[in-house]
Amino acid sequence: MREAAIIVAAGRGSRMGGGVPKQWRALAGRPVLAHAVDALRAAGLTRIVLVLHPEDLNRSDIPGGCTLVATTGPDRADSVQAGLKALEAEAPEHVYIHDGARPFPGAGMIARLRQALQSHAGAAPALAVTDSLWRGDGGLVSGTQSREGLYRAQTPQAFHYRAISAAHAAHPGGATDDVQVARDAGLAIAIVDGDEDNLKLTWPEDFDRAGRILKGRDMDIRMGNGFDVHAFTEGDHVWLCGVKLPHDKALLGHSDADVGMHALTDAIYGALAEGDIGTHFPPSDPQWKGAESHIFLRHAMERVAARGYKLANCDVTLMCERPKIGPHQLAMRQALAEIMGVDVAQISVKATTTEKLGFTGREEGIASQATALLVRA
Ligand SMILES: Nc1ccn([C@@H]2O[C@H](COP(=O)(O)OP(=O)(O)OP(=O)(O)O)[C@@H](O)[C@H]2O)c(=O)n1
Ligand SMILES: C[C@](O)(CO)[C@H](O)COP(=O)(O)O
Repeated sequence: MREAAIIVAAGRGSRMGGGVPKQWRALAGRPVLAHAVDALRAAGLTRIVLVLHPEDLNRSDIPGGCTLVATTGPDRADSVQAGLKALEAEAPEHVYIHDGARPFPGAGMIARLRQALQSHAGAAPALAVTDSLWRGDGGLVSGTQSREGLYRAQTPQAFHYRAISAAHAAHPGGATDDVQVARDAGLAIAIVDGDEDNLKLTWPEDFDRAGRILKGRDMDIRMGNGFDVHAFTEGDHVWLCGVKLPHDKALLGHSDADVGMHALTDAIYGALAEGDIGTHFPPSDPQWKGAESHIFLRHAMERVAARGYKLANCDVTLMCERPKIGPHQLAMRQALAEIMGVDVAQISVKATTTEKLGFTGREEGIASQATALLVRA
């Protein structure tokens, strides 16, 4: 499925005040916008367009790996349109439009949006209003309003790309969000459950709340380890951590026998307490014979997002005398990062010999162990 995200972050934060626009202010040492980018990536949205104010284009803390678009349009809708236009050539199937001022869009919520887009032109997260609603005038309650059927809208709001592009192009302006634009074009938009933590930083006190949310998350971590062994057989190459290395032997296995990727995948399943590769892809099932191991790793990462977590970091150790791993370490980290949709800095691959001892020392096979740390997304 081809999907992309647009994060609008060109606002000036007049209600927040304080000089620096809120999306650039630090939360736990990193700009608010960096948290938003990370959260979308953790949910599998790796193609991201950032819409920025031209004054911010030279900042050193712009999150990497995103397409940058500048706009001076005064309204949020101008920024959204600039982002949609930047995706015109590739025309993704689905687009997720998110506020840069919302640092915590949860992976579970994005999974719900993805599901809803299978049967709707658009879907958006929202929370039912639970407080009583009043109208006020001059400090006095001047009336009441039924809360029946009322929702607080959040982002990302997700749409079929062509439908929302056409809706924005035809819209006269004045909409506060993209659901309004879509509805004005006659599109039916599904409501999915939003998330209380997915707050929009609007007023100064919102930063205190965001800080409290982050503090609570620090404790929600899960750790897993994985171990795997594959024996050598006749052949001319091995697959290790997603990289094909020429060798005078091959590794024997039901799949492509990528022992490093298997240990890592099991570490992730372990962190979730969801069994191991065999639980999800039984070796007795012929459809997995010769399967490429990235299928398993991608599935494990999908489970991470579906459970509302993201990868903090992982560490893989390969145990073999040969092939020599050192020259390929970076390529392996890059290959794993690409498959997992995370930054290469979150992945470590290292190797050791066993001093010619044991089955790895006798070059009968390769062993690998891995550790993975997950944190609440
Ligand atoms: N011309 C604009 C206005 C808003 N936004 C973005 O839209 C999101 C939601 O808007 P809001 O919270 O209103 O942000 P600001 O416009 O920055 O705030 P204020 O209205 O207080 O000035 C923010 O990520 C903001 O950066 C944008 O990209 N372009
Ligand atoms: C898009 C939005 O965040 C949905 O709740 C909201 O409408 C943005 O409003 P703002 O006036 O730009 O703060």
